[in-house]
Amino acid sequence: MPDFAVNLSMLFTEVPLAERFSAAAEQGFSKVEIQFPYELPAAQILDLLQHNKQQLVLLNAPAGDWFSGDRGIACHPDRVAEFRQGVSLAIDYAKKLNCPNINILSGISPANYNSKLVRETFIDNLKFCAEVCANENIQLLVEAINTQDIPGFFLNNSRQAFELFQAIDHTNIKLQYDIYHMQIMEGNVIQTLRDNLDKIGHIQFADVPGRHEPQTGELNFSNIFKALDDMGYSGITSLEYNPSASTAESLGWLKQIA
Ligand SMILES: O=C(O)C(=O)[C@H](O)CO
Ligand SMILES: [Mg+2]
Repeated sequence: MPDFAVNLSMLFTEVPLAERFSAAAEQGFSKVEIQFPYELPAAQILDLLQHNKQQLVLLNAPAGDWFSGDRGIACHPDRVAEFRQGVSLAIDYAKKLNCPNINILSGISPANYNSKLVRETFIDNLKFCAEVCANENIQLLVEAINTQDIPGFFLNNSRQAFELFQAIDHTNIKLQYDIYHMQIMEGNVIQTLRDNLDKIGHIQFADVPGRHEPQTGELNFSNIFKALDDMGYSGITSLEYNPSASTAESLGWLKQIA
């Protein structure tokens, strides 16, 4: 059975972020991830983690101004300084919270720049991040996201990520393989995981369509989880879905397969 974590930005949203740690602990989760933890001071999150005997396993670097439409800025040629400042904040949180992974969102390709410059900016930023994270013993991750939910998102499939890894040529970068996004963009989930396990550092999941819990859509999660065990995946597999009912009700599948 995978080593499960739960994403506190998408599950347990019935209560404010500070209350989701204990809500997750009550459901048996000892590992949590937060997309953007910055609304709470790191010291408060540390208290919550310690109080609930939990480990924070993943956070995202700041992704620009989400409410104005940014979905990451790592590929934006005119925002390199802002991006790198955000990475410093992410590292500060990760160190204070003993979080082993930082995820980067490429962002939407900016329309006013040529595609070569956008790609080069992303590569340069990821080289920089891979190195500064390596210096702190933090694994750098980058996530591919489907272009139905975020039209124009620059990094949107696993093959593109693996090509970028060759250009980046650094040992400290891996793909955050989100089964939901990759089922939409390319399918072939189990075979892709099996063929590229050495390049995958973290897995997230939701069913398709709808981005709800397992057993609401087309994916066979029992088979996917068994395949992950069989191929020897030893990383974390995280629930990152919108519960179709309450979060507690949405966990029925987990009790069935655990
Ligand atoms: O949307 C996703 O799948 C993510 O994991 C990102 O963290 C979005 O913030
Ligand atoms: Mg994800």
